[in-house]
Amino acid sequence: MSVNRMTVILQVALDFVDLHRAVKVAEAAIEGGADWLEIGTPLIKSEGMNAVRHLRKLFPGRTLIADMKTMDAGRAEMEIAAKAGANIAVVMGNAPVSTIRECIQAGKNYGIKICVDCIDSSNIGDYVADIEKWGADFIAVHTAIDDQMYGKTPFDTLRHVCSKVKIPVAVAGGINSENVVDAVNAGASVVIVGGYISKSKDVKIATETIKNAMRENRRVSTTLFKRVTSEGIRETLNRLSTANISDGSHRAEGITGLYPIYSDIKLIGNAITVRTYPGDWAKPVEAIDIAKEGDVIVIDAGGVGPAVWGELATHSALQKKISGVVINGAMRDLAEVRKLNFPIFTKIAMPTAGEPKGFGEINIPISISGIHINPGDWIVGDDDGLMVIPALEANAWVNYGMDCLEKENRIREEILSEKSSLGKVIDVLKWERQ
Ligand SMILES: O=C([C@H](O)CO)[C@H](O)[C@H](O)COP(=O)(O)O
Repeated sequence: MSVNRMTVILQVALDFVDLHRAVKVAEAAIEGGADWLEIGTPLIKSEGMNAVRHLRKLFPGRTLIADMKTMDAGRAEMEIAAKAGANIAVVMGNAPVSTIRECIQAGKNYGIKICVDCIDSSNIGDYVADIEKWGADFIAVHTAIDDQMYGKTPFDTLRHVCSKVKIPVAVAGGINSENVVDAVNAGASVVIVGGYISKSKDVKIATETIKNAMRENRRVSTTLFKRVTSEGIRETLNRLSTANISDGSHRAEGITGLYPIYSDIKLIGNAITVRTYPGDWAKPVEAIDIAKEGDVIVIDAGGVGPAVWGELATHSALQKKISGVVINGAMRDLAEVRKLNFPIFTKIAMPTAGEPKGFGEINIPISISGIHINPGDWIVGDDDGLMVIPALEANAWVNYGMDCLEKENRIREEILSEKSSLGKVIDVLKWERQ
């Protein structure tokens, strides 16, 4: 278990809630070159210390880390981890000083090493020198999964901490094959990788890829397992379904009662909102001239006819490279519009048009089926329906959606490769409320 700054250890975090899934990933990760195995906090909370005992039996000689995330009662928790078979146990850097010191002392008594995890490291500063002085074996610089969703990364703090202490520094938080070199170059001795390996379709290949990237000090590009800032939102939304977005945002509801005019539809863009009155198509048509390339015109016409949109408006929208239209009201010329392959969601189709009177407003907050839409909000539509993503929270919605997509990819792979079922893979009976 010795660590120096020349050899960088790859620690694979088994962040599962089911032991049988964690074991499969552990086996494949070891085949792919993982050095250490971490029994992740979700696994410990779900399966208890039996997870550590079980992995100890399966991997007798392997360094196992119990990610206890201890905040109090340090002595007792370190004893539990040691006796279950862990080689290293984790106490939080923002636990009371007394708890950290108790863990370090207990670690010495029970023969395990102690890692102090500075998960919210914004103000750790000189504190890490104290942690080192107290006798910790490792310090971990860690960007929480929830913070990753808002675009945070651990690398700046890692560089700072590595310059302050001599003990080995571990790093965790969104490490993938593209940015693992940043961790190595910033001075990490242990690289902790969770999602990139545990959610990948092929765990062995993912482990080999990241190991090679570390060894050869190069970036291997990946489209999954990385989080966007405002720049990559549209591109990432292209890969997400409305179901992923809803799942990622605590099962947020989308607009209901509006339907796509053809199947296999995909609509993405920022909302130009329009409020008009039944059949008054002046503001919808004016909105086309206001919209920019990639926008979505969202029209609230009160949910009734006559039509406020048709073929000629569609040709105009295509000229402006507008992404699509959402109509809480009626449209017409469906056959022609379908041929143009222009994404529209509408409540009603009817032959009768209204006329341009000019009532209503453009770019004001509107509400359709109880869902609020502000100008600039992201609108995403597919065959399942329409989701509205508040512009100011777009990063987090998209990143949590990606996390759901990645988890589903892994579950699908397990169902197919093991000829299994969803119920078996996720052990659904266990999750029925007791
Ligand atoms: O420790 C972890 C987290 O707090 C959940 O328990 C993760 O293992 C760690 O963040 C690594 O996971 P990724 O960020 O998915 O690589």
